[in-house]
Amino acid sequence: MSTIAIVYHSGFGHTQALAEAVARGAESVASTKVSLIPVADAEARQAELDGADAIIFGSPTYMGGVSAEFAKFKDWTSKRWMEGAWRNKLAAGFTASASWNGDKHNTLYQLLTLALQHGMVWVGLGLPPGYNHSKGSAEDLNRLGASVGAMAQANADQGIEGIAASDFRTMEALGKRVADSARRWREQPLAQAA
Ligand SMILES: Cc1cc2nc3c(=O)[nH]c(=O)nc-3n(C[C@H](O)[C@H](O)[C@H](O)COP(=O)(O)O)c2cc1C
Repeated sequence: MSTIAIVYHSGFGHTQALAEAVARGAESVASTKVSLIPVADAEARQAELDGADAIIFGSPTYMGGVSAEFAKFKDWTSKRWMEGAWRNKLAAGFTASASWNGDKHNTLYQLLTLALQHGMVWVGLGLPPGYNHSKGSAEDLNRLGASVGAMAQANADQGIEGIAASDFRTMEALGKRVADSARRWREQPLAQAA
C-alpha cells in the first residue's frame, strides 16, 4: 500500500474541487491510500504527511503566487525540514487561476522550490501540451500546456461549475502519475542521505 497526501488551500472551492480530482486519479491506482488535507489541518495531521510516500501540494494563484494561507503552511513546514522528515519523498503540484495565464507558472515554481528545499523528488505532469494546434480544443488534456505541474483555469465570476472537464481530467492524470510513481518508489526508495 502506498500513501499519497494532498495538502491544499482553497479560498473559494476551486482548488478543493481540483484536489478531489487529483485524489480520484491517485485512487485509480491499486493499493493506493489518499489523504486530503486542507492546509489549516496540516499541523494536526502531521503524521499523515510524515508517513506519506508522496505529497502533492495545491494552491490557488493569488496575486501571481501561492495564497497567503498556503504560504503560512509553507513556512510551518520548516519544522519538518529541520528533521529532514520529507527528504526523498515524491512531490508534485497543481494550481488554479482565473486568467488563462494568470502567472500560474510562478505558483508551480513556488511549490517546486518548496519540495526541493525539503529534498523531495519532483514528479512533473508528464503530458504533452493540448490545444496548441489547429485540430485542438479546450477539451484537450493539459489544455493549458503546463509541464511542471497541473494547471486549471476557472472564470472569476463562476464557482466550480466553471472548471473545464478537461482540467479535472488533467488533475486526475497528475494524481495517477504520482500514485504510479509512488508504487514503484516504495519498492526501491532512495537511500537516505547522510
Ligand atoms: C486574492 C486573490 C488574488 C488572485 N490573483 C490572481 C492572479 O494573480 N491571477 C489570476 O489569474 N487569478 C487570480 N485570482 C483568481 C483565483 O486564482 C481563482 O479564482 C481561483 O480559481 C481561486 O481558487 P480557490 O477557489 O481555490 O481559492 C485571484 C483571486 C483572489 C481571491
